[in-house]
Amino acid sequence: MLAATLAAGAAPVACVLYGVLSLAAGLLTVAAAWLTKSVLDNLGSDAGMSALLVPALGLTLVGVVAALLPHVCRYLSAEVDRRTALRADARLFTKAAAFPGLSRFEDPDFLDRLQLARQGGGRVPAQVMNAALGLVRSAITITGFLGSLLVLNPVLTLLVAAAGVPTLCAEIALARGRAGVAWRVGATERREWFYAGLLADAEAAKEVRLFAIGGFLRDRMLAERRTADAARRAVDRREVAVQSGLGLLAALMTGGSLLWAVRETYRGELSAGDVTLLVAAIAGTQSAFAALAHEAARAGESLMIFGHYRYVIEAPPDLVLAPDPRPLPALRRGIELRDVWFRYSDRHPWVLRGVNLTIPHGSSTALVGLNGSGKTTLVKLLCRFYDPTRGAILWDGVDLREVDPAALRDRITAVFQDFVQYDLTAAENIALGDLGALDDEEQIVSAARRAGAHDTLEELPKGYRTPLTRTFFMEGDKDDPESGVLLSGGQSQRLALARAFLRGTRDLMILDEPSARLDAEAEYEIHAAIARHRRGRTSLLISHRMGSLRNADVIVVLSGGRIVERGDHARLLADGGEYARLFALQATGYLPDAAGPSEGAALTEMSP
Ligand SMILES: Nc1ncnc2c1ncn2[C@@H]1O[C@H](COP(=O)(O)OP(=O)(O)OP(=O)(O)O)[C@@H](O)[C@H]1O
Repeated sequence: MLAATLAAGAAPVACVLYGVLSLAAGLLTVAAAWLTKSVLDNLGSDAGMSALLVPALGLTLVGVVAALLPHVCRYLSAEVDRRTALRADARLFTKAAAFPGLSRFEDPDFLDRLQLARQGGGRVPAQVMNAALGLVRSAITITGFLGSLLVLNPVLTLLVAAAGVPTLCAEIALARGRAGVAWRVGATERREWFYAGLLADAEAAKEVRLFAIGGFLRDRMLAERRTADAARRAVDRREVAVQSGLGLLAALMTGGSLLWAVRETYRGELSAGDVTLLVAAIAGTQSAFAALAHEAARAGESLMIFGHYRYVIEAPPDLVLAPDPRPLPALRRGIELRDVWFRYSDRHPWVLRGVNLTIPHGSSTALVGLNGSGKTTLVKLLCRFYDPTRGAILWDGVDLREVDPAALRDRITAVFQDFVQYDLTAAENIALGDLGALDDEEQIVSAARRAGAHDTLEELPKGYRTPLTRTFFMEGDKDDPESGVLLSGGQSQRLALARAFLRGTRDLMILDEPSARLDAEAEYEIHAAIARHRRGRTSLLISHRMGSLRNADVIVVLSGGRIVERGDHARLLADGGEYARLFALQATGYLPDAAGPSEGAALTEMSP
């Protein structure tokens, strides 16, 4: 139903025209058979020229229509397909972008279905419609021919109809096998694409070469392909056997009927026209049965893929959204995490264990802790990519569960640890922080200046309009695909920072490792810029570079999902706890006569 609605909504006129014409095509072969019989019967009779001319003209007309119809139908079908695919893809990608949280994108079953929906979803509504029309068309042809046969010989009609049943059943069983194999090899194929993708990926190219894993990845790719091929081969063999059997049956059927017809003609019971009609009816019915089965199978296969499309389109939001969300005014007092517990699912361990933390309005809070202690997870909860498993996060006393996630995010700016650099121009990379500034060069340049990226960007071949990619080029650069550049890790990080600065007046600024890839000088400059930017603003800074945190109003130490210390730099140093230990450890590395870290110390750094 959804498929039909999509197709009819996307291309109503083309759909109706295509429907009418392709059903008419079902009658053409029957009409041609009858007209041929009529011409032949009148050839030897003395009914006069007009009795011969009318069916002959009819036959010519049918021939003309039959010659044109496939081309018109093909165009209409392609048009329905294009328009429906556009609408279906628009719905699919609108839906994919509209999931408020992240958990759908971490659910393998959902990702599998999304992948299938992406591959075939857009084309599927038109395929379902095509298959349905094909079914009706074949049914019309079968009815027409069986009706014609009935006039000649009821027993033969029964025989032909009965002979169609095994064809139908066998073809449906074969199609089921094909659809089953398509589903079974789906995961195998995706693994094959994954390995193939790695072998052709610019980012992976360095490691693939250095670690010499090209052969290893290729072998895995080919092994997946062989598995899929073996499954398909088995189905193909079964098809050859069954189809050959069906072909034999059809040939025997046609031969037997022909012998009967010859005998009847000899006895004067049938005319030459009757024999032509009989042969056409038998052949037509058999091929219409095969087409019917094929279309039924195609419809089944398309519907199966459409099932995944539908699953994605109809999937409920991955967060429980308030039916009547509360407005979220500008932050005035602060954000409070009240006894927040969180784990990624029931099967995962607790990441946050009863965190109580207030981020006061207008102050800077720093979060420090070993790898895996839960810092980024806490940031994700603040952006409401997930809801706390227990406890609550309050924005000026309002539970984040009661507000619209989009309204919340509109009040936040962030540089994520795993920020993205887009295959777009430098200016667009910055403007994505606030699409309203897409054409506002002044704002873009100002954000870049604050992030210390301006000089680099200005010197690029096309300045801010330079594509930041070597694998993809923009419409405007298609004649000069060499103009793209790749930025260094640190330069990309400055760009991400510029993007965050562009949304600068937001209520909360989150900086998760904003200087991890910067050199010492850049780090110093950037932290000075961040400090200027954060002054008087509410911010949360995460960094493993302890020196960059010391000016924060409050420093919070997270360990094993719990807050174990909090205070300003001086107080935490004086306390001599975890913060003081980490600070001293890092400071030692900068002393002129310090020994390098022991292996044990390096390992401590990696585990919570
Ligand atoms: N999407 C996820 N699904 C399941 N577990 C996750 C997910 N993301 C993070 N984790 C787990 O949660 C724990 C905390 O991860 P998190 O990224 O919050 O740590 P972190 O303190 O930011 O670490 P780092 O300093 O390395 O960035 C880790 O054990 C990690 O394996």
